[in-house]
Amino acid sequence: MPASLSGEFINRRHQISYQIAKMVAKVASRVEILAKSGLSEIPAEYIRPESERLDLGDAFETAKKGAEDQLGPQLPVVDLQALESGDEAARRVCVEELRRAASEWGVMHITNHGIKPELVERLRKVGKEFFDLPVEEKERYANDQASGKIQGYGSKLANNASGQLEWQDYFFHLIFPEEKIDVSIWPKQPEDYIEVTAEFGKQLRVVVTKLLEALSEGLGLEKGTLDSELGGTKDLLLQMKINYYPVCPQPDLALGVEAHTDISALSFILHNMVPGLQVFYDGKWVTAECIPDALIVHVGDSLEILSNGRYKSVLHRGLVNKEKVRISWAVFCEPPKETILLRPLEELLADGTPPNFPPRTFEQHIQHKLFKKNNPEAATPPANATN
Ligand SMILES: O=C(O)CCC(=O)C(=O)O
Ligand SMILES: [Fe+2]
Repeated sequence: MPASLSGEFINRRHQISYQIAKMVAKVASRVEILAKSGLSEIPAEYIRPESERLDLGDAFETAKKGAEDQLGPQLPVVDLQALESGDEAARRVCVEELRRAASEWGVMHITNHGIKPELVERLRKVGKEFFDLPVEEKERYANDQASGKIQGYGSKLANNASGQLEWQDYFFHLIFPEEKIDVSIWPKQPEDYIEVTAEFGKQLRVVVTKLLEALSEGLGLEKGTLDSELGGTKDLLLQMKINYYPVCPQPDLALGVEAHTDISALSFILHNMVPGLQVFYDGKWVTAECIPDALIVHVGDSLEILSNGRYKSVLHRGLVNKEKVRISWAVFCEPPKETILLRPLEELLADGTPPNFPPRTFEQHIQHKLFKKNNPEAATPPANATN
């Protein structure tokens, strides 16, 4: 490398490491503390850039407007009862509904998923009771993202140079498979947190199998294909993030979660019946309805890649509001980081269809996405790559 170029390279490297150090050093304070301090104006880091603010607002107002606007599109609702009813014709209709929802929207509500409402209610209760603890108590479980300890209690650190933050604190931990979970870092209060959450993880894994079978069938694949391509019972991980969104004095300026697609294969969302989730459909943000006993399912990037884009990874975001704390339980189904190569499945290319995504491990996909976010102008995708 010529001296001038290598000098520039080193300089640039220094700039980048300086920025990273700045980001890492900036330990985000808990949003709950800010919210409870009674401030009437939110700090600058939480104010979204002008381009994102046009259609922000109080989640309750937005949900009310959506409900009045009967003509507006609503997320599909798919009843899973027929998958196990023994009625083959009804089962096929359900598979087709799932295929359509995953292809057109990349998101849906599912009902009759098989997890008893009592267990879902208990999960909501133990998560809320944990977040009801004083912040000092929750700090005992604080994660340390800088040293790679990602599980635990946290708030978003800025991962871009502008230092933008989200109006949210969270608790993140693995809930399945059982052999890989580490309950020593899970909340010890309330006492039944571990029992209830571990049971939910087990039961949700059954739902994941069911959905991946139907979605495999929807692509014309053997029913076990997607599950095994994602690691199967041993290696597919279920990671739970309890998102805690305090009330916000200026919901028209902030976001609980900024617009993103999930890196997972599927994500499940359950919430405390406070609106906030919006999905991008047909050029507009649509606020998800709160449907009792339903789970929301997102298609994430990993499934979009395996399906060569036939299933869509949905763009979504979270609004906040002035009235009520919102809590959501997001469970991400993720392949192992290094051992599986995510790429469009061969069976889907057999007719000469070109691959829309280059092969990448899950970790490489995460790094690529981060790089693209921080260098929008530098990320020239390879031929055929749309993601
Ligand atoms: O709170 C929600 O409804 C969505 C959360 C979310 O998108 C996420 O945690 O990735
Ligand atoms: Fe998400």
